[in-house]
Amino acid sequence: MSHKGEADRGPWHGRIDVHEGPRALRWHQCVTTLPPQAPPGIALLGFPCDLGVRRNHGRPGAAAGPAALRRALANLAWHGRQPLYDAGDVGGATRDTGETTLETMQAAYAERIMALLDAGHVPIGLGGGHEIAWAAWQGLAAQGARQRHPPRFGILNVDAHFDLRAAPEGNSGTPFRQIAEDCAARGWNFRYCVLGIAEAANTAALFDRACELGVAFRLDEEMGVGNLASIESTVFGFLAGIDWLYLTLCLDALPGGCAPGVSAPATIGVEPTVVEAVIRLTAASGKLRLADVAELNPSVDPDGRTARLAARLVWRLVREIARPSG
Ligand SMILES: N=CN[C@@H](CCC(=O)O)C(=O)O
Ligand SMILES: [Mn+2]
Ligand SMILES: [Mn+2]
Repeated sequence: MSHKGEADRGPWHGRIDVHEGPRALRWHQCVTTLPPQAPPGIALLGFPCDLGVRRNHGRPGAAAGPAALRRALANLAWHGRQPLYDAGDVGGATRDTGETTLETMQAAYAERIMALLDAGHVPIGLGGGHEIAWAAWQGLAAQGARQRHPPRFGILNVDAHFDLRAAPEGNSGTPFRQIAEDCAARGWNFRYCVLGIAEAANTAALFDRACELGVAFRLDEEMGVGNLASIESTVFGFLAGIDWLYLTLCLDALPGGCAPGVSAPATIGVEPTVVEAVIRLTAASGKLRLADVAELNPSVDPDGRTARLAARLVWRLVREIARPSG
């Protein structure tokens, strides 16, 4: 990683293929700390927070997700052409009291996302619990509202859960209900599509709420490799009705055997190849403005396989955004 000395590269270190020539690059050799006035690129932004997971009675530990993700990304092969920045992690301590709450973390993240979008970057959020989505939306919506004609927003969530819970306070299970309410308050349509819903992990009340809100979804059992053509048409249909896409990948959508390091591992789940296919489609649309990976919990990921899978999905995202056609 440039802009830093050998001793201060944090997680960004790995193998250097000194005998392979100039194209033998890995992420740790290409990522730079985000400088001021940087040309547009992809900006990684960490959300080291599990306060929403805790409030949702889940298994804590996702606050360590961004660090584990960076470590897993560092040694991956670099094929991109555009700049790749590390915009650091957000901290949520308030200036007056020094207190950090879920809401202060979300506000800090939203502010950074808005600034990154404003500078022309494509931010990729490294979670953190899925409370990252309410934070991301606030940044995206603020930026969209500043446009001459506010775009039609769409949220594509790859997740075993709707995360439309009703609760007096926000948590990791409420972000898309919060976004729906925000859209209603702004007079915007709520366009939300979820891929990978586990019927056994969402109550009938949540299916009712999804139905009332006009949410499009596919069950986990409709997300097999054999369903790819029909998955493509769901994604294309959704993309056709929007201008700006927010893609959020909840790692508990993936099979529990591949992604045990989350608060609520999936029993069946969506195969990684299918998630990659969804990423390809969304990146190729040219509508992707913002993405993130949520729920990585290193404390229940002893062999690091969930972090490696999460890194692979971030790698795929960056690889596809980098393609000239994308
Ligand atoms: N972001 C995760 N949301 C899920 C968690 C489920 C669980 O912990 O069992 C939800 O609230 O439904
Ligand atoms: Mn989930
Ligand atoms: Mn989720």
